[in-house]
Parts: sequence; C-alpha cells; structure tokens
Amino acid sequence: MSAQPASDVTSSRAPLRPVLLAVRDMTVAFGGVTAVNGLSFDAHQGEVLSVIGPNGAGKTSAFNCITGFYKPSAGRVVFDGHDITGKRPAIIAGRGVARTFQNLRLFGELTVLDNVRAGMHVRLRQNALDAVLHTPRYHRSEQEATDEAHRWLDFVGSSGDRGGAVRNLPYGEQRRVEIARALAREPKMLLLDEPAAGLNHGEKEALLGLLRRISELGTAVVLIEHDMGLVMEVSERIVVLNYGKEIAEGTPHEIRTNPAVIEAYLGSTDAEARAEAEQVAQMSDAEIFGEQEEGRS
Ligand SMILES: Nc1ncnc2c1ncn2[C@@H]1O[C@H](COP(=O)(O)OP(=O)(O)OP(=O)(O)O)[C@@H](O)[C@H]1O
Repeated sequence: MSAQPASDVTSSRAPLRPVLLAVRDMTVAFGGVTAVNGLSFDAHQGEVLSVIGPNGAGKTSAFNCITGFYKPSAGRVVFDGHDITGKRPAIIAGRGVARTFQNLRLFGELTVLDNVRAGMHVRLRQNALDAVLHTPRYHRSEQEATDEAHRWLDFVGSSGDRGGAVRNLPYGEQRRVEIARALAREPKMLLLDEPAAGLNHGEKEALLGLLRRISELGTAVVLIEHDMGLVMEVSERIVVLNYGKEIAEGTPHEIRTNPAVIEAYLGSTDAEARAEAEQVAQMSDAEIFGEQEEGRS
C-alpha cells in the first residue's frame, strides 16, 4: 500500500519529505475501555513529531500498537511501505522501528557497553559457530560492535563509566544509555515515551539538542512528552489526543493557539494537564519559536 496523507486533519505547513509511518483508523480497546479511537496520522522521514494529550489520552497505547506490543482492534499501520499491523515487536523492530519506554528497560546488571551492544545484536554478522569457536571473524565483529557502542554513547553525550553496571548510573545517564541502545539498531524511526520525565533542567536542554541531532541523521523521531516547553521547541508537528481521539494536528504555533487543545488541557480534571497548559500559556512566542526558527533557517 502506498501511504496516503491523512485526509481528516489539516496542517498549514505540510512537510515535503516522504511519509514513513501511516497510521489509519487505528482503534485499541481493552474490554469496555477504548484507549485509542479511530486514530490516523502520518510521520515523515527525519521529522520530529510529538504526540501529546492529557493522562490516559491513549498515547502509550498508540505507541504499543505501532511497535507490536498491542494488537489494534481495528485499523492499519503502514511503515516504510510495509503493512506492520498486528505484527510481532521483533518483526517491526527489524523493519527499522526502535523505541524507548516510559519506565527504563535496561539490563541493570549488564555494563553500559553491553546494553548498547545488545541493541545492535540483530545487525552483527556472526553465526553460532563463530561464537562457539571464537573465530577471528567473531573477534573482529565484537571489536567493531564495541567501537560502535562507544560512538553511540558519545553521540548521546553519555559521560558515565561504560564498563560498570548500568544500574549504578544516575537516572538521567541511564536514559541516555537507553537512547544509545535504540540508536545502535540504526532505526529509520525512533519512538520515545516521555524521555524528559525525571530529568533536571540541564538534562532536558541536552535532550533537546540530542533530539535535533537524531533527526539530522535522517531518523524520524516520534515523541510522547508532557514537558510542553520541550515539545513546543523541538517539534515540527504535533498530534494531540484526548480520550483516544485525535483532536488536533499542526505546527507548534497552530497547536498552542488551537481552542480545542486549550479546552482539552484546561478542562481536564488532571492537575498535571492543567499545569502543562499553563506552562505553554506563560511562554511567549519568541521564547518558544525564536530559537527554533533561527536554528532551522
Ligand atoms: N493494558 C491495558 N489494559 C486495560 N486498560 C488499559 C491498558 N493500557 C491502557 N489502558 C487504558 O487505556 C487508556 C489510555 O491509556 P494510555 O496509557 O495509552 O494513555 P496515555 O495517554 O499514554 O497516558 P499517560 O500520559 O498517563 O501515560 C487509559 O484509560 C488506560 O487506563
């Protein structure tokens, strides 16, 4: 199937790059709860797209369907021209989709380097015989993997001890290692579920730069995030969910001024969602967009 742009939503500044991910009429139901309700959106090659919405809006459920952890009850997911609807996570990962989770999923007892090398395992040119016999090819391939793991750790700005157990690193460092591991798969698309959660101000600034560097590699970044400052600064487009439905899609400026979005956040009974809305309301356009426009011109 050739992915057609979603027709039921509008964006005044449609990206010119080809569609990489096309989600169409996707519904996810758990018993009586419809977590995602007829969701359609596109993500384009190399863009940074954020998926936002109040708690329980269906963001993580949508991610879980795209990456094969849940099967949608209806609808289709097409990635890079392939129908991946309901396929297993390993198959979808093999197509070039990598992700991180809301809660860290690193191998805590393994070293930082081994965690990242685990991410590239699928790409290593080794066979079981090489591994058992420790052939020169095996040693070469192991050395290449180690060198590459160091490069990805440098890329994400990791400064912790790479030979020690990952669980001993501070939380923000572990987050970086998780992103390095996902990047080591050399994905076409990286989905990040709340990467800024638990980070301090400096770490969020570093994350912002990292997200831009990832998109400059040509990797599409799809982000679930509650930190509206980060979302508004880094995103080219934003998709907004509420009660499982898409209520808006557009540029940061369009989203920030969209009455349905303001209503969804300000009308929420969730204090965190209201705080997010206020955070955006208090930011000036120059604050949000000035630096971005400059950086991208
Ligand atoms: N495995 C599950 N079983 C039953 N209900 C679920 C399951 N996963 C999610 N839900 C429900 O689906 C709805 C959407 O949840 P989801 O976690 O996708 O929202 P979210 O937008 O990611 O929220 P948050 O911002 O809090 O992470 C919620 O009502 C949630 O309770």
